[in-house]
Amino acid sequence: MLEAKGLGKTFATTLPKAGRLKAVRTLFSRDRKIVTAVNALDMHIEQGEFVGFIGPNGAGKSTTIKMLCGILHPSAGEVRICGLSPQRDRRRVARRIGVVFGQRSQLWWDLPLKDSFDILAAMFRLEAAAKERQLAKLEEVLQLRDFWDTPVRRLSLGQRMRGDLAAALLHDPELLVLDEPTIGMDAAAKRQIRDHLRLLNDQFGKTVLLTTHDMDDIETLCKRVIVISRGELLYDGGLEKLRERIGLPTTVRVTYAGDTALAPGMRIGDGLTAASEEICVESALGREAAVSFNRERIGVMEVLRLLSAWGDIADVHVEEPEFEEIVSRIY
Ligand SMILES: Nc1ncnc2c1ncn2[C@@H]1O[C@H](COP(=O)(O)OP(=O)(O)OP(=O)(O)O)[C@@H](O)[C@H]1O
Repeated sequence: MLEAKGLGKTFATTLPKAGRLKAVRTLFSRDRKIVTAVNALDMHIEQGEFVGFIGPNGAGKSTTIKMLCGILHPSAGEVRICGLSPQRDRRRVARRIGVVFGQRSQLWWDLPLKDSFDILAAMFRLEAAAKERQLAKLEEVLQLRDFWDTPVRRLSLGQRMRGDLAAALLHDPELLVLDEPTIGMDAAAKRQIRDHLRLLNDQFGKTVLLTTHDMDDIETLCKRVIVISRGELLYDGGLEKLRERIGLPTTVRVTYAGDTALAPGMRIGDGLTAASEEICVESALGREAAVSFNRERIGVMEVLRLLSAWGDIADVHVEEPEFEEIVSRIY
């Protein structure tokens, strides 16, 4: 579906001049600085996947997305969307890909929402019947009916994003590329957008590449995540593996049938493996105890086996490290 090989993008920027008339002097300056926004990036996304694309500010995410859509030309490497080059075959690729930039709407600000779709349908030369069919579907899936006639400028952020998603999907593309679709929204609006995105992937088979700074978006939607920093690939794989790789501790909380003899600071194990001695008792009071350990070195079942030597376990709760914290460690 999407293939990028050795993708790179450099920008030449003019170095600002100091002193009198600096704006004019900068304008005519020949002193250039080369900024490498993306460097030797490989990406392969299969049909039907929902992939998170994350990285710190200035990592090169938007630049990559613009190259994937054909808005920018790569300085190195190449992109293929459904086997086509977005740079050489921009029109045909535009039919296969829907793009949403959360910070910039593609809807017409002063027109009722429904009028934007008339303009977009004309731009994509959609037949009237195909347009009506697709609009009926989108109206239902994204629940647009309540604000169909409202001018875009009067929509809430969540409603506007649903309108923007519909605009990106009007020509029924297979691939949906989203750059910060939940930016600025409150918790309820974010939840609703996530539900819509999940539905589009699960039930309508859309392949989704999602860029966001909201790690809850990633955790609730993506099985796979691609992490870049300073334009280069840092990680590409499952969320579970990412957790293991960073090695932040997992916590298991147990409630025993009776009071526990465990005490904070104790290390528990049966001496059979070196890893078993790494289980540390974080807290223990009455019937409750919490232990932490590195999931990469020891499994939850093994930890429970060792804990059961300290009494009958009535209840268990496993807490994975916060994804937000994991990500901050790899950036
Ligand atoms: N048109 C441009 N001219 C010069 N430099 C640019 C241009 N566009 C991007 N850059 C630089 O390229 C780098 C990557 O920027 P990009 O916007 O792709 O990052 P990003 O990961 O999307 O960041 P953010 O999360 O803040 O949106 C930055 O150093 C940025 O300043």
